[in-house]
Amino acid sequence: MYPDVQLFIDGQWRAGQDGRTQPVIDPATGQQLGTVAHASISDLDDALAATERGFAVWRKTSAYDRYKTMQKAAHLLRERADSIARIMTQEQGKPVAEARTEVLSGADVIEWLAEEGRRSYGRIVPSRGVDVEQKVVKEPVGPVAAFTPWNFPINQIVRKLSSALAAGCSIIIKAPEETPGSPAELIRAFADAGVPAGVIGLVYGNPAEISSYLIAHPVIRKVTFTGSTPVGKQLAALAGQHMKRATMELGGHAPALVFDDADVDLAARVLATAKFRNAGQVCVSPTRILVQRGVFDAFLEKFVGLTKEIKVGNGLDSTVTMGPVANDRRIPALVALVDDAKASGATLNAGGKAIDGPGYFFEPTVLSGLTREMRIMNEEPFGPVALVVPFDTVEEAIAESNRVPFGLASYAFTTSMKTAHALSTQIEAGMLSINHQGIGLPEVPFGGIKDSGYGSEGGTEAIEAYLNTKLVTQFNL
Ligand SMILES: NC(=O)C1=CN([C@@H]2O[C@H](COP(=O)(O)OP(=O)(O)OC[C@H]3O[C@@H](n4cnc5c(N)ncnc54)[C@H](OP(=O)(O)O)[C@@H]3O)[C@@H](O)[C@H]2O)C=CC1
Ligand SMILES: O=C(O)CCCCC(=O)O
Repeated sequence: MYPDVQLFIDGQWRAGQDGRTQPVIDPATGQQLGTVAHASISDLDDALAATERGFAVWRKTSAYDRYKTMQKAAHLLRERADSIARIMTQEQGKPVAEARTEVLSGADVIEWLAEEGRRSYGRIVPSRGVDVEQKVVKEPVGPVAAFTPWNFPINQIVRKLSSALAAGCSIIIKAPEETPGSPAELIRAFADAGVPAGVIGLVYGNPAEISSYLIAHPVIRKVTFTGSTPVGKQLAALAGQHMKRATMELGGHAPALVFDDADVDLAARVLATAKFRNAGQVCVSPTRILVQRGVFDAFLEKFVGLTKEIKVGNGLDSTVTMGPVANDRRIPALVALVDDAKASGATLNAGGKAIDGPGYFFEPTVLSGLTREMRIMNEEPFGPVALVVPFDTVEEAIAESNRVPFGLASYAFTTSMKTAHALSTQIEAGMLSINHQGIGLPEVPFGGIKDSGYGSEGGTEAIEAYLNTKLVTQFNL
């Protein structure tokens, strides 16, 4: 059963005041699952008033008590993982095992950040006079407005929500209308764990209307967004106009470099898993797979073989390893990128087209024979398409990696310490993972540079984004 999803404002689940709803579609069937409520401006005004009251309560709750409540939420999420995973698979399409992993990883994120909240240390700065005390204290930035997308319905929220709560902030989340059910279950776990009314608000509706209203509103002190680079630039500009702090986690076009000295089997296995997870709708998905000429043929054969083993179907079927793409927009977007590459001379090594409906399925696809001018070599495909490109030298691979305006994730496979060192100092990306997929754990930073945004949603950096730094200097009379 899929729930009809409501707004959560001031500790209450409720319909939108003007009664508007939107259908929620199962991408595996194209059929309606249920509905999601839309917030009107008067709902947003209620949420803003509630978040202001919630902030007043939560900032005065001790870091230890915040930690205990968050621990309880993590526990509830784990207990409910199976049922929440089914909701996520129905609305988003990913295989139920992936959905379950996302829910359980969400619990890990909550715990990590809850603990970090207890370590939001200030410091004492040695003074120039013995009677002067200088202390640096960390304070919650205030009510947060968060905007999250449909590809990881829980993961994208839980990083923002847990950082905000651990720091002592309240938060209003504008969650994705296309995948609203699992975010609502995440918020239910926090509500059931005892987070006070107003501390968390959950709204859905018209994204542009909600973001322009919330970001400009004086109650909101911090903006955080995950989504495409064009929308991120608009929201960052709005945040700047109103002098709000902002974290932007935007698109990517990750290079993955496989050198002649690499373990080619390992590289093919790790990259095929990372590429086709969540049908490639992952901002850190390896997209431009750059392979040194000496192992190019061996790598391509292995990678294409693994691609052809993928079983595509409804994610509720436990034998399926790749579900549909999450919405009908992705199909024409992918067809256009693949057709453009083929028309310009690219070779299709696997897949290459949409699978006849019902549902929004696209074949796991591998392209080679690519040139830099092709659209797909420059635009984030956000789908199950891998690009395999040869190179000769380390310098050439680094130059190609850094060519695009994105700078989110990057990957490399090499046994040379010299090459690994060159990459670690010269790759323009927020994250570099060498000889494995090590990106996305709660305890390590997660974020990009260049057009991929700014700020970090993991590690000790995550909570910093929700804290103000205050100096208190006192002359003791
Ligand atoms: N970094 C990431 O994880 C993600 C990147 N993307 C990128 O975006 C591309 C297109 O995605 P698509 O959803 O079709 O299109 P959009 O670029 O319109 O939307 C991307 C996300 O931004 C949200 N959004 C759009 N406009 C606004 C706004 N004015 N204010 C607040 N939020 C807004 C959407 O919200 P809503 O869901 O409510 O419509 C959605 O979650 C993908 O191909 C991919 O490149 C997309 C999703 C996640
Ligand atoms: O924003 C994204 O698309 C990437 C989220 C990564 C989640 C994960 O690695 O589990």
